[in-house]
Amino acid sequence: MRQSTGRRLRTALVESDGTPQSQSERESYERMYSDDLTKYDAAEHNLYFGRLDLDDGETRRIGRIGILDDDEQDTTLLLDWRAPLARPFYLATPAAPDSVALRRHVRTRNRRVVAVNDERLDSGDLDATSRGDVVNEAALIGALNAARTGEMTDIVETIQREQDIIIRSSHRGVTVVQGGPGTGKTAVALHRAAYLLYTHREILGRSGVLIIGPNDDFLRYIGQVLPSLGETGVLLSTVGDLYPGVSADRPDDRHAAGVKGDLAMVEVLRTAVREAQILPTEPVTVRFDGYPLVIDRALVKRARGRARSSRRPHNQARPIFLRSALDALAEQHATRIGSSTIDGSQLMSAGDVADIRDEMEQDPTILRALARFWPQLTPDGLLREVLSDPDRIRVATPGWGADERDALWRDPRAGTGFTVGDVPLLDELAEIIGFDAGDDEREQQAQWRRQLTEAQDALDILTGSAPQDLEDELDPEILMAYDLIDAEQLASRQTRRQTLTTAERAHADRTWAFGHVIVDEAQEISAMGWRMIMRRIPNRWMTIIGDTAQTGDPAGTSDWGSVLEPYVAARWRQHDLTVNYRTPAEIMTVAAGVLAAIDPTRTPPTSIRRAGVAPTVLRVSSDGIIDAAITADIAGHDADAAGVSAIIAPDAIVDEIAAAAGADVRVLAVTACKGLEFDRTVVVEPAAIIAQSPRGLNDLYVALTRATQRLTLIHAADLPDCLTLD
Ligand SMILES: Nc1ncnc2c1ncn2[C@@H]1O[C@H](COP(=O)(O)OP(=O)(O)OP(=O)(O)O)[C@@H](O)[C@H]1O
Repeated sequence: MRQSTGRRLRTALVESDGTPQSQSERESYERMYSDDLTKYDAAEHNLYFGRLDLDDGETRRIGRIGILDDDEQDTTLLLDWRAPLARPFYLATPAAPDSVALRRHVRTRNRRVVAVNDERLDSGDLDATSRGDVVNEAALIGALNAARTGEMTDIVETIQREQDIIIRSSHRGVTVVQGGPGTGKTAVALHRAAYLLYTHREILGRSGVLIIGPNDDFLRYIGQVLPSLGETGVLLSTVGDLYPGVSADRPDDRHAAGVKGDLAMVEVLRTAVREAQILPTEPVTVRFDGYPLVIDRALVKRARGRARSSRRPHNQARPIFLRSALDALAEQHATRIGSSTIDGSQLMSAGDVADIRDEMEQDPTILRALARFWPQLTPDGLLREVLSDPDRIRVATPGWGADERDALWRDPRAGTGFTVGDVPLLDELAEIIGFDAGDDEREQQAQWRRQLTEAQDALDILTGSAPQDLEDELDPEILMAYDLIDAEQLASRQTRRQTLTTAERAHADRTWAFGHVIVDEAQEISAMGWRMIMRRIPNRWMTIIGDTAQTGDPAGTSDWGSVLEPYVAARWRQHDLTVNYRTPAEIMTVAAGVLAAIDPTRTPPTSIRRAGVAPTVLRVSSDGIIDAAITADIAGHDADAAGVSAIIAPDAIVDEIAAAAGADVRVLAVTACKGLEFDRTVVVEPAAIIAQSPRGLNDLYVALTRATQRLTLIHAADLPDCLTLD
């Protein structure tokens, strides 16, 4: 398959007669074959992992991708794991074998089979060691015990029943997946993306799938999973990256995050825009055609009233404002120059007045004078201006306390960048201002010019850096590129390529409507964040994944219904995941005490395995806490060299520990470890983690549930009561 695809790719590359149509055909073939090659490369690892022997003698082989024989009948050699016929591999149990007599799990290294594990499902004998509901148990436990690498891996070989049901859910509305730490929510989210792309390739290939995660570290951690499943076209983004042209990774402090994430901000922003539509305090005089024209309060107020009553977004209502103001000014001028000196009657016709108005419309002085009262706005310009000016904040927040107003204020000396909490505000402002509409063409033009310059630069570098004496050895295709492609052609190729990559186009376009959106760690999304996300998915086909017991952000949620009902009323479904694949039972027992303190009605997820070691607790003096944390981390590493470890510490000392520990040790605040996992963790000063935030208990719960093997607790202050340790 690789060879023939490679051949087709080469043919496609040389076959072009230069017409735009054949160029664009060539582009799409090029992308298709390159994607296929990427997929085959990805599938090389554990290509074939499962086999089902059915009661009637049929055998099915299951792998990462589907493969057909090149015989007449296109016989299926390997079934894609997402194909319906592969499903019993994930669902059949001895109690409900579903016509499966034998399930075989195959492990390979490169192309060599290294292990085979058979499960007989037709014996009617429920194996005493099997939990009845666990599928592929040996392989599963092997995967769970394996040392972590710092990157998440796929779970296609061992997806469990409750996970499979969500991955393949055909529900077209909002699916909520709620589950405790380590229940595989993230894994399920990614496999669902792969499944949906396989099943609805046609629609989702065009409209795209968006996955939203909490921060860049997390996106890097999960970044390899979809490519390893042969899917490369999914857009992964944080909320801070979702507004084109802005890349915010600086979090707000907790108080500011709570204030900025609250729905009350909608009204604040609306008011801020209205406040930009100002009235003159003194009449303004400009000269036109040698005569003075007076722009007074009444004139501006009337024009503003017309524009506002159109109910259009600010920038789109601007022509209405200008038209009304210019009409009034033209009347004013006509009255002054066209009145009869005898009886004061108007000598000018309506047509004459219209001509005057048209002339005024071209007059930069008049336009500039009027623009002050209804300026053309940009979301980032306005947000920056308002948030750095205490007076404008005050005007936009009637009835607010000083504390909340202060939370909005940003010190202009602290730089001009935006915080994560600003991004949904920018998006909201873009709506109120009507920023994108009508600007497309201008933006495309600018984009084209940028590309042309870049392409020319690239070509200069390419030609400039090719050493003459090596030229003979250069690939003929590169030589052809030298000859054929001038800057303009190269630029137009890039434009077409852009029209081909859905993810790239979608990322650059605020008004893009995705086909499916998956939100991970969704409990952290603020009400303002949800408004922004919902704009990206008008069809509301979404998978929302999270755990309301882990919510750390003050603007996050503790209840899915209140988040979703404004958008989809009761039309959403919830699935619960109950088995913890990450945290061993010994650690989960400790975490369960914290969960009970968060909410006594919640049931902790059941750990599927034990680690064989209890968590270690170490009390030290308060000035020894940093050294103790680092020593514990190093000791863990020495005892068990494989895998990755992390120190999780309260905000106040996280930098100090990181500085003392050096670059090799990973030291994280709780907000940064969300969604991640390590073989060993050292959690520092639990009491301080609880005290530093209104959702401190949730934060501690998150910190305690990151380890797959060992947990060490280091403390100087008394341990909180909810930590029950033997
Ligand atoms: N069926 C499975 N087979 C193998 N490994 C699995 C399976 N399900 C989950 N895991 C593993 O368990 C670990 C936890 O999964 P994941 O990170 O998806 O959990 P989560 O529910 O998102 O956790 P958190 O809420 O803490 O972010 C991962 O290493 C994942 O690969």
